[in-house]
Amino acid sequence: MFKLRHGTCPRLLRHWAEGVRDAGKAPRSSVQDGGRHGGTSNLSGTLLIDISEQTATTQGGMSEGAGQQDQSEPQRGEAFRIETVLHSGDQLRRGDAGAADSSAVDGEVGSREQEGGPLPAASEHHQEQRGSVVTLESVSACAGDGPESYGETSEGTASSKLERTDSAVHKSSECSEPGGLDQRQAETSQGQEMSGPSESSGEPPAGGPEESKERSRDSKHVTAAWETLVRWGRFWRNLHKGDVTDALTRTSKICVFGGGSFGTAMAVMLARNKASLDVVMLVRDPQLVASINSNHLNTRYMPNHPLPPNVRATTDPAEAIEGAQYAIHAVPVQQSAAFLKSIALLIPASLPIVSVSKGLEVSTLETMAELIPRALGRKGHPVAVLSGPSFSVELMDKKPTGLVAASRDPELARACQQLLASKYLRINTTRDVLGVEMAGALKNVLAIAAGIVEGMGLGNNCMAALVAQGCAEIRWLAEKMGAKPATLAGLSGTGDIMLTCFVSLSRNRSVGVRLGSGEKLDDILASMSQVAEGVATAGAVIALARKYRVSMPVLTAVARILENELTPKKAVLELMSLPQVEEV
Ligand SMILES: NC(=O)C1=CN([C@@H]2O[C@H](COP(=O)(O)OP(=O)(O)OC[C@H]3O[C@@H](n4cnc5c(N)ncnc54)[C@H](O)[C@@H]3O)[C@@H](O)[C@H]2O)C=CC1
Ligand SMILES: O=C(CO)COP(=O)(O)O
Repeated sequence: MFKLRHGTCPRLLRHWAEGVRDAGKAPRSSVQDGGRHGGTSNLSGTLLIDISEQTATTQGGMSEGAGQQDQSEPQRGEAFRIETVLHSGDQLRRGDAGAADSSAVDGEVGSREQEGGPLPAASEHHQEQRGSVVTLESVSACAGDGPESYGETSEGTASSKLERTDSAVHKSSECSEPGGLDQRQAETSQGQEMSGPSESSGEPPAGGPEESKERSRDSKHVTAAWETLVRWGRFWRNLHKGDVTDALTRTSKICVFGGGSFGTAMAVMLARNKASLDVVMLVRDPQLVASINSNHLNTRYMPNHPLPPNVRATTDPAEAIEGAQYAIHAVPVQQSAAFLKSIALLIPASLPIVSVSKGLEVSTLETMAELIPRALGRKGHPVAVLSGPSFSVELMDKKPTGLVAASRDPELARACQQLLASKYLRINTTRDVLGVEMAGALKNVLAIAAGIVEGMGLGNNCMAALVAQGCAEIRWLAEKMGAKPATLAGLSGTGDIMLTCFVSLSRNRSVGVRLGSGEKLDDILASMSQVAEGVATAGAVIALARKYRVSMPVLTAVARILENELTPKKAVLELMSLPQVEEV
């Protein structure tokens, strides 16, 4: 059964429909709507599509009411059913940012992931549409897993599920997960409304048989919700099995600009996904080239992690770029324009560049997605950015990580997913390039502030307040520039802010810690062998804040400390003396 309402995931619907059509498998559970909304099909006793609330979202260029079914007459038949779903999907798809794919690759030789692996990564559009309620029994059925796997077999059970879902839909206007995960919450609140809290209703005290019954019902819902998610993942992977459009399948060479820690990590992610992929790092130091090619070690930036044999290095840009189908750009932001200009003639207009660099160019206030085409002298050059909470060393150690690939071209964002995603690396996609880039750039400046608080020993309350304030400042500026709130709340925003502000592996945070302990910036930078992008970006942020007339007390304080115009102590005193204001 599908319960469609505002923002139901369009791709899921489309894939579901394609799955039914292609596999010739019909959903098994038979349920009937009470006819409340008219948009009900009792189809061969197998499927209900309730599109009662399927008013299309206004996001992504969709109009209210798009994809709504004729409410007058229930219609019958398999063809109608599929058409309805396809129609809905097509209408909704206009706002789709490109899809989730389960193209996770099993560590070796590009072998596709088997059952039981991670859930598919999502598109940003998909994430935004978490308001949807899609009960995925139909997906299970479509994927060949019957509802019996949920421990519920009868049609009667399916019907009762429908009723429960209905109540959830009408109770909860904001479901947050696919599969109706908020159903339990809605039911719980409904139960409370009906019977009230035990104290006033005279119900048995906590720990009694009623509570134990409730606990067991809760646990059943949790299990069902979890299994629904797992089936959703399997369903998705099945649909994409043998997908010949997979970017990884059709790619034989990728070059990586920059042989630092993150360039190396990206080269390794790609090389691990496909043993026959030629991954060529373009670096400046011949000794590093020799070490990578002979010993499979990046002795300078990643000395404890052997590189796969299909990672090689060169100092020759022509050798690196020739025949490459994608380029990963991992050169520090302030050096990027000069670097790209120096190799611009070698870069074909069709070579997509995926930037992982996080920062703003000080002289132009540009993000990387703006800088790259300008430096190449080619407006419209294909660009994507990859960002999110990701220390290179943890990727090398195969620690589970989530990133977001942003591009105006959804196919390119999807290609990033397909090339890099693995069992330990999930990659969402989005079209909100600006949001991802602004979040990635500004979090580095905030991380310096967090480090300062740490270095000064100001305590946890202060740290939390500072980071919360910093998040708000990032949001104020980025949204004013056009970023989407969902992006700022996602992996590249909140996710990376948490990682960089709270974890001592961060170089930006480390700069802050040392500033907070009284060291001079010049000494700190002189002792570092890697880039801390927030140091340069801080000035650019403040210039942008002025341009967009946004007040950013914390980030401005960081910029002033870095310019040696304010001591950390004075900055804290000034910030604490600012007027107490209403929270915005
Ligand atoms: N290390 C990490 O965990 C992450 C880093 N990033 C971002 O990736 C970018 C690169 O970071 P890392 O690799 O960690 O930095 P890094 O400092 O380890 O390495 C920088 C690399 O760029 C090269 N480089 C510097 N100036 C150059 C120039 N003028 N021309 C050509 N190459 C030049 C260096 O030789 C080095 O190979 C930064 O913007 C960083 O914010 C993003 C995510 C995570
Ligand atoms: O961007 C990063 C993690 O997501 C790396 O942060 P640092 O550059 O501060 O080390």
